[in-house]
Amino acid sequence: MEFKTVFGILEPISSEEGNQENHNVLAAVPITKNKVIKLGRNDRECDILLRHPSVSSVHCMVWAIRFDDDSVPMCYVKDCSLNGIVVNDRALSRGQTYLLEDSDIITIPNAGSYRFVTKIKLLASHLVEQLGFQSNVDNWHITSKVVGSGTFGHVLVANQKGSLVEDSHPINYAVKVIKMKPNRLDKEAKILLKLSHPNIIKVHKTYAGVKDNLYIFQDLIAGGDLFSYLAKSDCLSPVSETEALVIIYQILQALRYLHSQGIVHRDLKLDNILLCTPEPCTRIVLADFGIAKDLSSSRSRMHTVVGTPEYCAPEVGFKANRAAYKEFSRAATIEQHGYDAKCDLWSLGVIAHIILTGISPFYGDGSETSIIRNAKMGNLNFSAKQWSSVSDNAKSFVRRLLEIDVSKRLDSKVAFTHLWIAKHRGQLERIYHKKILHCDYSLPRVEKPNWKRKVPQSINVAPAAVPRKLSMIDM
Ligand SMILES: Nc1ncnc2c1ncn2[C@@H]1O[C@H](COP(=O)(O)OP(=O)(O)OP(=O)(O)O)[C@@H](O)[C@H]1O
Repeated sequence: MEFKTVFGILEPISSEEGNQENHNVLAAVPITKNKVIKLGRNDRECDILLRHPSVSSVHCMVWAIRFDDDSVPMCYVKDCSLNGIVVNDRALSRGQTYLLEDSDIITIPNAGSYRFVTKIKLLASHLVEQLGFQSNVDNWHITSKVVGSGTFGHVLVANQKGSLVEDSHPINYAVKVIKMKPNRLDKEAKILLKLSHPNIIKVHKTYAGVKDNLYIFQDLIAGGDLFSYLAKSDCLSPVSETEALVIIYQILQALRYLHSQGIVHRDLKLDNILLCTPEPCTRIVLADFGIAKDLSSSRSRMHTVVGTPEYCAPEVGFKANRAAYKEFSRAATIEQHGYDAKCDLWSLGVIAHIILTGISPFYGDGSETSIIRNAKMGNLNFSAKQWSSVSDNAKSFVRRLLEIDVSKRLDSKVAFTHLWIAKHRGQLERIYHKKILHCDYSLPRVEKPNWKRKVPQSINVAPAAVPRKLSMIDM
């Protein structure tokens, strides 16, 4: 049996205010990896049942995200209700995701209160100073909470000072701090500030601080990355074909937009795809534009070898033997014909292969040499048992992306016309607009809950109140 680390606990509070008759979980509920705890009226979906008529089918959710074993888990609560939730006597705005602190009290009006108790605490409270970052940049405050780290920098939780609307909670942001070469205008920040799309990370502000650090303030995406979402013990677990479709459809939306703007991401991989909540049918956001290329003014081809070998198209020119590069840092220029935006579609093919089967198509023995050699041959093994329950349309989609001949590979527009996507286009559009964007994007930031107005006439847990079951899509 897999040992589950408990990151935090939800403890029911017995008080006059938390009316015990209306909630049936009196024991503390542990918060563990890959488990979203749902509170609400729907007994099929919720872990904590709350029976009061003012409570929504799923009223709120609580989960924990841990970037890696060395980092402190982040626990979040998200309001999914009509009538709202209160954290420490302050209402969350509708749809808001809030980063929980030890001893925070979550109250579902008329139905009960829970104390959040953290189990793994922040050890170094001076982490920001230790890392050499400023804790205050202009009107932003940077906390010691690390949401992720990469080759170029750390990503921490930040808040905007003075943005507090009376009685509401501050919005949490993320800040990526990168070491910059002096006098270099950072391309990542410049590209991101140009972009505006629901499936691309939104940047609010960038600052060049002291010690050549660049600070990129952006939305905090609270559901973790796709790699952590799929990682179960020591392997990656596939998702259902329906869930894969919803993920791929959103990445395609982002790629079509990016490529229409002349931007090529060049480092698409599971780690750079973020989820708003760690559950199916959530909004997907592309992040890490650290090696993206803006071709909008030149429309030329690219010649620099960049990316991550496991996801990298063969024409980009990774070589197993590093001595073959004139100079190798993270990017090297070699003699070749160059490549274009279709390199992102190859990476999408690798991602689709992994999320449908749990296996990486060209992984071989895991060494960089074997990955590069296998990708250059482009052999796919659809007879592997992991493909047995996947539809032929899905296999064909993956094959058309992992196509060595670039002229035969789907581009980000034509990919929408492939039968796997086209057959489900109507349902995908409905899920995308009605569920994903409507619930999660462009919501009014602050709305005071009006309990009486929205209390339903009767307690009705009718199927209509249950979110659309994804399995209804016929493959
Ligand atoms: N806006 C965000 N909200 C939440 N988590 C984030 C955000 N941006 C990045 N992360 C987390 O931080 C990790 C590292 O961020 P990012 O990929 O941007 O850094 P990097 O140094 O460019 O990494 P790489 O080594 O992949 O190039 C991501 O994998 C993700 O888990």
